[in-house]
Amino acid sequence: MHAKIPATIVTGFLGAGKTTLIRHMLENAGGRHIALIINEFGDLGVDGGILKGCGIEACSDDDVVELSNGCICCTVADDFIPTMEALLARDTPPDHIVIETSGLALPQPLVRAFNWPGLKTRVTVDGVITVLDGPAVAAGTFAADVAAVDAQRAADDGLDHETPLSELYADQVACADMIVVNKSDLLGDGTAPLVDRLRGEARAGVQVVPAAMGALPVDVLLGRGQGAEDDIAARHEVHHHHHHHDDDDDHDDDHHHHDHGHDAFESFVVEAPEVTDPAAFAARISEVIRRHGILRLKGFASVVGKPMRLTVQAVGPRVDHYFDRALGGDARGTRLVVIGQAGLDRAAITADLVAQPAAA
Ligand SMILES: Nc1nc2c(ncn2[C@@H]2O[C@H](COP(=O)(O)OP(=O)(O)OP(=O)(O)O)[C@@H](O)[C@H]2O)c(=O)[nH]1
Repeated sequence: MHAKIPATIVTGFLGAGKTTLIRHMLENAGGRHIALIINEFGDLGVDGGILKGCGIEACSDDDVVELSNGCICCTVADDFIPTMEALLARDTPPDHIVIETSGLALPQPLVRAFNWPGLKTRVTVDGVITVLDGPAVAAGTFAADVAAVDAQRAADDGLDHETPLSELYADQVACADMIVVNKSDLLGDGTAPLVDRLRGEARAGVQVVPAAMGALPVDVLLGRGQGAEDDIAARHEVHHHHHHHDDDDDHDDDHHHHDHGHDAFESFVVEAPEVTDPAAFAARISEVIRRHGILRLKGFASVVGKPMRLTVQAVGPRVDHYFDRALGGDARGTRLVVIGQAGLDRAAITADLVAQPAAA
């Protein structure tokens, strides 16, 4: 029998740097043929748009599969398993499979899927890599807001869980074989204490490493041989305490579908005319994000008179923008996906984003 094909799961909250880490990995793949499965929240295909056509030899466009029907943890049977089976059925299957979950996905159902009969004998989870936004974790962004949780509990006796953010964070960390404390460039001296703290909190044997722009040696990321699917009980799902910690590996994830945190988040796409001044546009986006409490915003735009595609990436109020490639056949204009906690004022956000200052 052939050796099982290793699959690495890259998880972590919205904007933590998963795509950036994967891109660095592909650029340094050292001859490995890697297939990518990308799952994104918000239907603009930004991550795929960034990773596809990046001209990296390790991974051709055919090797990038986008799963866009919601979060991968909820569509395991419908989307993920058939996609894996199709990859495995190829004439030349990849050497390694890398799966980027959406920032809102719970990794446990995905790991568990590797125990399904059609996959179990052919692939194994080489490792779960959880990418953390170091500055956000240090700032306590994911810590349960005690007052808010208490208010929520008071409002609904049936709820016995943390905030959606802290649940996701806890689940993503609990599932990790390796925790990447990313954006160390922004964290500076705060990096080492955070790494130490997380080492203290992690399961035994979990590696905690700092990184900037996800730049880690490929040999550290791939080839861990963890076999995470055999070890699911250790990767305790922390949320939904009222489920009595049933780690019975019964493949029945339905109870997670209905009431886990996804409903607490929403995304929508804003279309706008071409950008006149990229710097002013980025400043406006930052302001809109602050005003409306947007968690994540990303997309592509064209700039009046310019042939290149402008990529816009915002995590919290920090906005990156850069020209990454020729527009080619892409329509001119601006398309952005906006992600936040449910209840975003879509009309106001759209109006604020579309209203650009007149060209200088
Ligand atoms: N300063 C700094 N910026 C980073 C670092 N890593 C990623 N970024 C930036 O953070 C933004 C989000 O990075 P992505 O790699 O797209 O994050 P992601 O986790 O794939 O995001 P989602 O798929 O939306 O969940 C981009 O603008 C990156 O350039 C880092 O280490 N330092």
